[in-house]
Amino acid sequence: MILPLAELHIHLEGSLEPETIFALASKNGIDLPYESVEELRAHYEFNNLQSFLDLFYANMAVLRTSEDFKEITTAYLNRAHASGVRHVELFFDPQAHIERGLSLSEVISGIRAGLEEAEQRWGVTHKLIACFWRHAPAASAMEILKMIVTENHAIDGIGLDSSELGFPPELFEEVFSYAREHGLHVVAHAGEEGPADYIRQALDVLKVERVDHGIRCMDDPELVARLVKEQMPLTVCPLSNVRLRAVETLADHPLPQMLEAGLKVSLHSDDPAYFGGYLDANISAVAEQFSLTVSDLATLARNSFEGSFLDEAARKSRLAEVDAWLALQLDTTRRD
Ligand code: HPA
Ligand SMILES: [Zn+2]
Repeated sequence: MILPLAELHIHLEGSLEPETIFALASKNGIDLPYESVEELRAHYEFNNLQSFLDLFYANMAVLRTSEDFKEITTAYLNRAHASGVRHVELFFDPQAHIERGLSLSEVISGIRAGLEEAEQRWGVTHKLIACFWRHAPAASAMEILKMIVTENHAIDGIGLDSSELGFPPELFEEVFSYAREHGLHVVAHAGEEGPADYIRQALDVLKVERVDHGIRCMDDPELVARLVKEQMPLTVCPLSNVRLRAVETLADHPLPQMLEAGLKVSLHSDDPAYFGGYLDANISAVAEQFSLTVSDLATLARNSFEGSFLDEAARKSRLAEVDAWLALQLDTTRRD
């Protein structure tokens, strides 16, 4: 039995593998500035968040049709299912695709078709979260959000992503309040590269239900105490943090201290095609680096379902699957 998990921090466009970028470019008649997959892959060395985002936004320009979105959603879910994912809350960047002339309906219908097929095939449940760019004006996010609400697009929540430094969450107060008033879930990237104060703003101004990354909270003991008290879910992405140099090496990652402090941490893959692995790779890397026990892994898995937007009944049944996994591991260890 594989450890059952909820993947709560995955950007669909970040699952676009180099081979798929080439295949879609060829299908859609787009010239890439690289001769080969290897040449493209050679650019996957990042100094910080921005150096990654520049390549990430350029590569996603190969997505041109609703079918493209369905194809990459299906490819991601095939891979995710194999790594134990039982529930996914998928991010996508509507502004990137609308800017290229696609309609919201084309993008969302393609993604939804892939999500629904995976649910029928494997029972992998899902939510879909539209992430707004913090480097773009809040008015652009608001315009799209209003379109989502008035045209009744199948979106479960909104998030906030892209360049963090210099773009504090408070710029998006009105956008988030409109989303909450219209029954959408709200999450935001905060404290990946940005300071602990951005996490505080995400809580106090945006009133988020979950913080994406959040690792910089460790600079601020008072904030840690509050996050523990509120049991605020933090979606931590270890391989992303290493590749974007938010931490120097995996050994320097604050995960053990975060768990020790009682923070509600779960592990996620962020942009798996860029950062060296899917959810299973993230989990094995930290399990090995920090000698995590099966109980630690069960806690991380439980936190992933507890931090999700699944309803009570579904969450309970997933938590029972985690308990069954742990019982099996402990039983096997005892018999060895
Ligand atoms: O790690 C990230 N941070 C901000 N924006 C993003 N968009 C994709 N991945 C990321
Ligand atoms: Zn992210």
